[in-house]
Amino acid sequence: MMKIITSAQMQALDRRTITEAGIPGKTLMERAGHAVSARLEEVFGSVRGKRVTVLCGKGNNGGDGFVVARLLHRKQAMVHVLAMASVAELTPDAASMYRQFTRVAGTSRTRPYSSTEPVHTLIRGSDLIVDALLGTGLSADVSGRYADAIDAINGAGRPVVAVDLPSGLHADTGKVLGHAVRAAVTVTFGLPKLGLYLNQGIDHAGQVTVADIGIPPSFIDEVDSRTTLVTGSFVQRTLPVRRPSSHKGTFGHAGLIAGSVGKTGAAAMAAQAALRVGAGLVTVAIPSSVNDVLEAKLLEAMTAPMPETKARTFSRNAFERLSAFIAGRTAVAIGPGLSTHPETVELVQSLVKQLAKPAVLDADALNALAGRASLLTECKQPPILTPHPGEMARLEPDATAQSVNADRIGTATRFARERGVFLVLKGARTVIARPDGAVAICPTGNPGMATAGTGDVLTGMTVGLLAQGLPPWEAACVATYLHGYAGDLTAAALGPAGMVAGDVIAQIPHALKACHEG
Ligand SMILES: NC(=O)C1=CN([C@@H]2O[C@H](COP(=O)(O)OP(=O)(O)OC[C@H]3O[C@@H](n4cnc5c(N)ncnc54)[C@H](OP(=O)(O)O)[C@@H]3O)[C@@H](O)[C@H]2O)[C@@H](O)CC1
Ligand SMILES: Nc1ncnc2c1ncn2[C@@H]1O[C@H](COP(=O)(O)OP(=O)(O)O)[C@@H](O)[C@H]1O
Ligand SMILES: [K+]
Repeated sequence: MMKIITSAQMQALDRRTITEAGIPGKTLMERAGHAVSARLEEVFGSVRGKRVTVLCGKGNNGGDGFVVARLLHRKQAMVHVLAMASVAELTPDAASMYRQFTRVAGTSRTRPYSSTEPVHTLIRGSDLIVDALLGTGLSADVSGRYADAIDAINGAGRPVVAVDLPSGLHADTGKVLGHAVRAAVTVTFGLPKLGLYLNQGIDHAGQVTVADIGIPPSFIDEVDSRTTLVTGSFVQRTLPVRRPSSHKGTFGHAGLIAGSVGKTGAAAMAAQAALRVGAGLVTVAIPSSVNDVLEAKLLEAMTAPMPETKARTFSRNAFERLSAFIAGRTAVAIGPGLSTHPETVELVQSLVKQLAKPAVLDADALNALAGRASLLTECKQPPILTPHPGEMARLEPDATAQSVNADRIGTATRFARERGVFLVLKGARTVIARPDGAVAICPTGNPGMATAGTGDVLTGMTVGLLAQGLPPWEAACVATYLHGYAGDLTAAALGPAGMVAGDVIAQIPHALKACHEG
């Protein structure tokens, strides 16, 4: 896990690194520029012969841009710099980097930015654009020449690499301050900034990587932030180990209470996902008349037919048998495809009240708790809830999906604290909150996952990890990360539009393997 911080915290870290650790600002700037040029080549290949336009603002973000320009020039890119300010107006470090650039590339490679046709033609004719206009020093709405430059970058339709932050994006809120660059790739320095994962920041930042520029770890430890980013190395460290002597009992028995007529697919997908993430055994409790349909879909999972209503959903008469079912499992998930039949809702409420196993509550189990979230405080162990913003809004009085999305971290943290649960608020950049108020953001996943059934896959993966003995926080973070990773592999292979939830299940083993190998 990596702390996610505000611009004020980053500025303080930079200052401490320069004054207390004695690392000159220019050294940090040089490392920042190196990180950007290395990432640029990693994503777009060799720059040799490519036309690269670097737009440099008057602050230190622009200074990083001059470093990038010099490094890419050395690699034989055809670099042009468009400067927003004269050398006299630059910060001292940026001015020094400007001079170093002109020393190696000559002065003809730099020209002042202006809103003229030749300048716009240069931008449009670039193979790549580097946005070093504004970083964490952005202090007000962007207007005038900066706004114009941002519009010119966006209007060019060329791939953009943003230095530290897409210019114009509020580093803390992810809101666009008037105008903001839309980047394909962002390389952010030291620690990730909140705004890259919130609101419009998600669309503007593109693929984000965090570059180490040598901020001392002890300074980072002292930063007060309860918001973290789930990282691949956390997942690698946390994944259950499969010892040579292990057997299927070692990896737990996951139970699913899922399905109703018309919705056996949700139960089947959750079961498959639990198996694919490594659960030793999986059994699905299902209304009796749809049991055969489910059995036909599942080879490795077992099923347990249960008493049903006339509408072919779980009936209240299933209570005793489901209580015994839960008692016999290592962990359970309740919710996928249950329906909102009043009798099923009543049953779910009774089950939740006496829940004493590691558990995931999703979909119709959450709908059963709409307006009754106080029941959660009766659970004997804090469950994991996995709402999408619509389900979240039903759990909170007066909330709407829009109000939830407008403050995803705040909503998730408040609910997790008040109800004493682990909360996975799904959607682009899923937020995971803990009863003690700590929160994590998941960087994996893509819009191809906005397709029926991917939520059931996440539920299955989460219960599968709980069954393998991961504590709820670890299970929620690892499941979310792996789920998004499997989705990213699927999108890379199939494209986002045509992929379906079953394709994501098929990629879980590949995601697991990649994370195990680190
Ligand atoms: N040593 C370090 O600290 C390191 C910092 N690093 C890098 O520095 C970046 C932070 O640099 P920074 O603090 O100089 O701020 P930066 O983002 O370049 O912008 C400030 C300039 O923009 C201006 N400006 C502000 N708002 C504006 C607006 N709306 N519209 C127009 N102009 C506006 C503002 O002008 P002012 O309003 O003050 O007149 C000021 O001149 C950081 O993101 C990272 O990339 C790395 O090299 C690692 C080491
Ligand atoms: N734009 C996106 N970026 C990343 N992940 C997404 C995006 N859209 C949806 N997802 C993920 O896909 C899953 C959808 O779950 P959910 O809404 O419950 O769907 P369903 O009920 O159809 O299974 C969630 O894990 C969510 O985080
Ligand atoms: K920038």
